[in-house]
Amino acid sequence: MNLNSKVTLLFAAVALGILVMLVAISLYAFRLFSINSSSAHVRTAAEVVRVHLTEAMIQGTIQHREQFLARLMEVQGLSVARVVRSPAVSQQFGDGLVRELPADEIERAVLADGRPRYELREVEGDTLFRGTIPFAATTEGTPNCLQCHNVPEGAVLGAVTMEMSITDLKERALLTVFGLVAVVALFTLLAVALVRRIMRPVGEAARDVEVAVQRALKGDFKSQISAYPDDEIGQIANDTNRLLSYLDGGLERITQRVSQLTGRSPLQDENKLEATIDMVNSLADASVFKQAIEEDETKAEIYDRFGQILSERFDVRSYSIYEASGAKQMMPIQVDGEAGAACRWCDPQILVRSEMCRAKRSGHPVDGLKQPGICYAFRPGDGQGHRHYCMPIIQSGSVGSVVQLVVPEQEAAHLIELTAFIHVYVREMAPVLEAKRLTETLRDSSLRDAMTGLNNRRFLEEYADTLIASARRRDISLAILVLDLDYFKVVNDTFGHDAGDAVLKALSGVLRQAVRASDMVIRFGGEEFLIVLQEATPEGAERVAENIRAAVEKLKVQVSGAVLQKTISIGLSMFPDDAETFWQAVKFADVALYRAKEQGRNRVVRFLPGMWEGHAESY
Ligand SMILES: Nc1nc2c(ncn2[C@@H]2O[C@H](COP(=O)(O)OP(=O)(O)OP(=O)(O)O)[C@@H](O)[C@H]2O)c(=O)[nH]1
Repeated sequence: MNLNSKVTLLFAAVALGILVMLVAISLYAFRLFSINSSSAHVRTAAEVVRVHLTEAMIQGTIQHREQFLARLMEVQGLSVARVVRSPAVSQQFGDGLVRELPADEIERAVLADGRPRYELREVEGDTLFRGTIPFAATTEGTPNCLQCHNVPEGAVLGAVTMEMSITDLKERALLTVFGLVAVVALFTLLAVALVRRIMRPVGEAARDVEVAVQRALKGDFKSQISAYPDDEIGQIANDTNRLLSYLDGGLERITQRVSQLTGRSPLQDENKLEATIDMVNSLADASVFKQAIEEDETKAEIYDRFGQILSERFDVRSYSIYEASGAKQMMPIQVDGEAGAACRWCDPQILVRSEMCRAKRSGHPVDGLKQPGICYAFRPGDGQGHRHYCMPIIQSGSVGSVVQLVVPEQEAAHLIELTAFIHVYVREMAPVLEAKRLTETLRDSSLRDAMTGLNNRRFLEEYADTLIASARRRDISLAILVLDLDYFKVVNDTFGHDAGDAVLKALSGVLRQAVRASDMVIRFGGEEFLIVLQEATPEGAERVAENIRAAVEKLKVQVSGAVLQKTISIGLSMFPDDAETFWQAVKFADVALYRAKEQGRNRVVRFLPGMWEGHAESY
């Protein structure tokens, strides 16, 4: 029930109450008035009768009273008019006339106790008032009652009974009451109409406020309260309008800024406030994510953390992260939460021909959610009915990595809503990945020889502890080869430094090819190289060294105006078979190399304990 109806109802209830009370009080008052007025009439008439009878006694015409009493009955408006004689009078003057005898109980009672009696009754629709008034003996007046009557003062001499119709009086009273009620009811109706008129704008303003609040709860602050009076309610409506405009403007500005940052705008039928809160939350979460990854040590940790966000926050379980490596290659970093797993959702050809990856090639997101089949390299495989969304991560102006999200077809619509938020994370992640990549490149370059691309001595120094711990744990031997080109100085001196460099580069290629991927080839210094063979036996290591020697002997290096052929000398030692420490084994290999040079070069010499004796003091 609205405010106006409530106020109307209240007014109507109060007015009805007042009317009922008014009717009750009026009817009661009229009744009292009628009775009192009729009683007074009866008393006056009784007094007139008494005076007349007394006068008749004085004049000596009392014996003719019968005619008077008969006439009394003819008085208009009276239905009963009678005079009765008390027993005391009957005793002194005889019973008198028949009509002077008491006619009923009331008259007898009045004669007995001298108190008047009044009675109101309904007879056949007629309202009758009856009064029986006693005549008491008194000493007042001349002559007085006691001069003729032998009774004490105050004794009852007789009584007059009169009965009259007051129906007419009653009808007038009722008419007056109804008139009164009608006037009050009319005023009440006018008052209610006036109150309704005053309350209508209040009700409408309240309804407008309610509509505005309901819309505000749905994130829409555009409502305005249109109907308001020029009073306190008007002030409230005015203030509410100002507040709504302020909130709408504020929300609009926040939404615009946040949309710029997230790349997402609230949809037409979406709760703008909720959508903006969502966007702000995702920006805050992404910022927390950025702080966390900035403190991560490696790119792998960053990808791990991003994978966690994808699966835990966005419920995307199938995803791949590829990293561009080299000009045309891509490497799967994470596939469905598994680090370094094989390519699962794409044609594996993209790993060697990165241009096949549409996101890598174009540098733009590839939306297979809205356009299934947009990328030929996407291979849903057994999971037919899957859709994908690929995001390139731009680093230093080119695509450094690609994130691929894969969902079942029926979840595509949900993922479409999330992509903007995932982009926020990707955007936060890109510069951090870039910084980590630069750091890793820098670190890598300090551990690598720029000319040959081989790891350098510093790398071996950093990596040696891990290498030794791994060998001890796996209980395997390491073979250490120290290699040095024979008469290399001549190349420099004869053909120049560039020719020498060309020979060193060619040699490093031979060395790399001669060993397994798990082995280590290091440019140890100048024209000296060091190879660590994992899980090697002395015989096997000697065989590898011999192969290298032979390969170098056959190696022809074209330099300006000449083809160079060089030989190499190799010293070999075993760890831990020959030495207690790794670095001691390196020294022993160097001692063996020295022996190879001594013995005429172009040979492999295995370290023997006796060789150290002559060299101990020089180290
Ligand atoms: N071109 C070039 N030469 C280098 C490089 N590093 C060291 N060398 C040269 O390698 C030569 C090493 O010569 P030596 O160690 O004296 O001996 P060798 O001529 O190789 O003779 P043996 O080792 O005794 O067989 C020096 O002339 C160095 O300048 C390099 O990076 N490039």
